[in-house]
Amino acid sequence: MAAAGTGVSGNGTSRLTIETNGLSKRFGHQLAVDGIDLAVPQGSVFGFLGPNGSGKTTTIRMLLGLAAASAGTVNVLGLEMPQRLDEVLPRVGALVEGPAFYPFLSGAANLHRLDAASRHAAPATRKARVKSALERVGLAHAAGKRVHAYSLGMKQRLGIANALLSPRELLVLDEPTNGLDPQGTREVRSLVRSLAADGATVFVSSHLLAEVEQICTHAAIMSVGRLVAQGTLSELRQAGQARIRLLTPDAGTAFDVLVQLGMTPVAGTPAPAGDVVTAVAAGPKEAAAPEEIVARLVEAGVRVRGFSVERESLEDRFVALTGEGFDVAQ
Ligand SMILES: Nc1ncnc2c1ncn2[C@@H]1O[C@H](COP(=O)(O)OP(=O)(O)OP(=O)(O)O)[C@@H](O)[C@H]1O
Repeated sequence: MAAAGTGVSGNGTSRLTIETNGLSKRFGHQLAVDGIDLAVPQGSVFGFLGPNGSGKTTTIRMLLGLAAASAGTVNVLGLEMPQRLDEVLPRVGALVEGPAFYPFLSGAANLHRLDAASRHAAPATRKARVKSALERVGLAHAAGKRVHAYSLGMKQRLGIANALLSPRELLVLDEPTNGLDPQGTREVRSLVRSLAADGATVFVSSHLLAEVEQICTHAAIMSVGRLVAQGTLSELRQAGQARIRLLTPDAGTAFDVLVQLGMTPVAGTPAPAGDVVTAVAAGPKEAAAPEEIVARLVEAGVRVRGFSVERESLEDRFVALTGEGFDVAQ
């Protein structure tokens, strides 16, 4: 995992669809976004994860040129924002705070109106583009139905269809499953996954860890305006602390060996075959390989009757990073 500010490790040469440097937003005395360096690789489904109020929407608004940054730079599709807004926006589809639909117009009629309001959209191809966007989000059957008869999940999919009216290289979706029932949530999640399969980079914010784990390849974690971690999901998982658990009748010697290996042992709860000693390393890079730990213990005469390594779960890691519990609802 890359710490905030160091880009995406292991993938440093890949092209970045979104890149920010020192991006900040101040509201009065409050620093809502505090110098974040986002690195969103091309083709990723990038989860922008953080508790409510951590600065996700404010960041997204700056990425799209909807709000001015107080400091820092934003590059989207390799172009500086907001200076290159006119070139960038036609290549980006966004669902932020949901578009306003007319309830007594059909889904198709609403998309026609929204497309007509965009000066980048070609009128000649509008009908075909509306049809294909509705098909893409699974609403072809409801195209002629008035929006007031749509479920929340259908309205959200219509919002995504609006973002898909033209071919897009980047889709930015702000909490697309917020407020949806389980069925609507499932529909929108599977839609998001399939959008990436079409080749777009998808940047999706969420306060739900389980959601990000289900649909994303990469994630960044926000906590009170700061970016506290980012990387691929497996990098984020691996960056968690490893805890070893040792069962031995020679707890005292084991304790000394573990300290020599740079670990922090917690001594012995008595167990039938000896004592259980647990220990953590300061970080993943500092941890010796399990086989090395066992070899050193045996060398020192420690009788190893049980040994296991447990990694922190992604949830433990997020709680450790943000100091808050994540809503793990499905
Ligand atoms: N226009 C504004 N004026 C003043 N403060 C604002 C404004 N917009 C956002 N904030 C504050 O900035 C902080 C970050 O808000 P933001 O909406 O970006 O968070 P978020 O992570 O998207 O949370 P949520 O999921 O609840 O929308 C919050 O404390 C919020 O109250």
